[in-house]
Amino acid sequence: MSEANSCIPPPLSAKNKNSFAYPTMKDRIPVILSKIVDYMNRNREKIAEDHGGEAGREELKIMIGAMSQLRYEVMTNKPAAPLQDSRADAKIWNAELNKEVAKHNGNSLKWFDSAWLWMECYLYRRIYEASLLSNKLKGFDVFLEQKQAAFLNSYKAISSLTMYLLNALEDLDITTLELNRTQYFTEFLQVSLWGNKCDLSISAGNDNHQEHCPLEQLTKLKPNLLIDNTDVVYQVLTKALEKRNGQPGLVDIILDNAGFELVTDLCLAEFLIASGLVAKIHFHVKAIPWFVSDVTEQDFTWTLKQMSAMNHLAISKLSQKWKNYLQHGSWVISVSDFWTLPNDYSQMKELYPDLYSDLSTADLIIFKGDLNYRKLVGDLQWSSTTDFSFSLRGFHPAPLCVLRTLKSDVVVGMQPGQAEEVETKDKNWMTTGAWAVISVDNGVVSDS
Ligand SMILES: O=P(O)(O)OC[C@@]1(O)O[C@H](CO)[C@@H](O)[C@@H]1O
Ligand SMILES: [Mn+2]
Repeated sequence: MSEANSCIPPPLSAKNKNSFAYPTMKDRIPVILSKIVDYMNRNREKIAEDHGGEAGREELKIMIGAMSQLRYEVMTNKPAAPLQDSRADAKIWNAELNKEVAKHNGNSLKWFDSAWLWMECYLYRRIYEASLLSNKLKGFDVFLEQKQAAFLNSYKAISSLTMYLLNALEDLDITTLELNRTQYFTEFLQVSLWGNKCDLSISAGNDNHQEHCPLEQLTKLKPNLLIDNTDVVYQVLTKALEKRNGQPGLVDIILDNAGFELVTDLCLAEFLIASGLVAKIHFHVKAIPWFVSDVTEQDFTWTLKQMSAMNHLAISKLSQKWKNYLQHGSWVISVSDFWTLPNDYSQMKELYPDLYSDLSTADLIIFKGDLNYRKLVGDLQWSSTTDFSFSLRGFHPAPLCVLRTLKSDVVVGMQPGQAEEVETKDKNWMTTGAWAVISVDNGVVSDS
């Protein structure tokens, strides 16, 4: 069967009270908005001092009012209003809003009635609108404090992970044993996967830093890895290497959260370079503050700056190495507004063809986290046994994999009966980040 529209299910929505979309709209998002108001109230003197004094204080009051208004709109299911700020993406957002309204016979988009993905992305763009409509507070990141605290509170885990990485690099230098390289690849890929448990939006902003080094936990976490295509991911890289007679290529990493998860991604990236599997890494960050803990370029550079100032051999040595990579171009930070639009990835080729063709030059694209997973599969109500490649609905820029801990009620690629079995073990298996998948698409789409 081709990818005909007839077998494309409807999107997840809060109109279905059994979906995680419902408690997200009803409880989690109001809490996230209240936390922003609390943060701004608690720090109003410091924020005003750093942003224009009295004028900043007045604007802060307006921003706090805007957050309270937004919270009221969500809780009372008001229609989504066009964006009022003049950032370039506002035009695309408002055009997309009109398209969605037209698709629904002129009915407004509403928080508890419309597609969860669209409304949740719209929420974070509305939060940023409040700062864009300011003057002294223009571009203010209301999540900065939470992201930085999450990093600083993960020091112990970052310390043990970076020391382990340095030992692995020495080991790699000495041994050319392919077995070692495969073993380390598996470890660093899965450390990056489980780093995704640390996201502040799932915890509605409560600090959920990484307490222990995940390396020790990998064996314990293995049973919770529901789909493990690690071997296929490794083969994609080694086949690309062979095709180029041993010349390493490019990997794109679509990042997710700042804090500990970013450090696990940088450690994976370091291993990919040091192992000779890859020569260049493009890191895709968010252009605006997003889903509480997603990485912006400011977060990325702040993290390296913090690491290089730490009195810790492994942390400072690696961060210096990574700053050099950025200086000499083997690591590149990429920013595109596409990642902070409401569109799922099947629409990238049409909406952002340049980004799609850039991604097509990669040997492998690594997508991190739950929101990226939802945008890959369209946040649609797929059966859990739907083929992963089929669920991409034509999005095949290059071989890709997704490292995702489950935090929303959509999953594909599982075996018949597997979802039912997990359900008996943990009724919240789809929404707590305790279970995970590593899924890969190398462009071969089977009927589903
Ligand atoms: O992409 P991430 O950081 O892994 O998770 C994003 C997230 O926290 O936000 C949505 C629920 O509000 C879900 O997609 C998921 O829980
Ligand atoms: Mn995130």
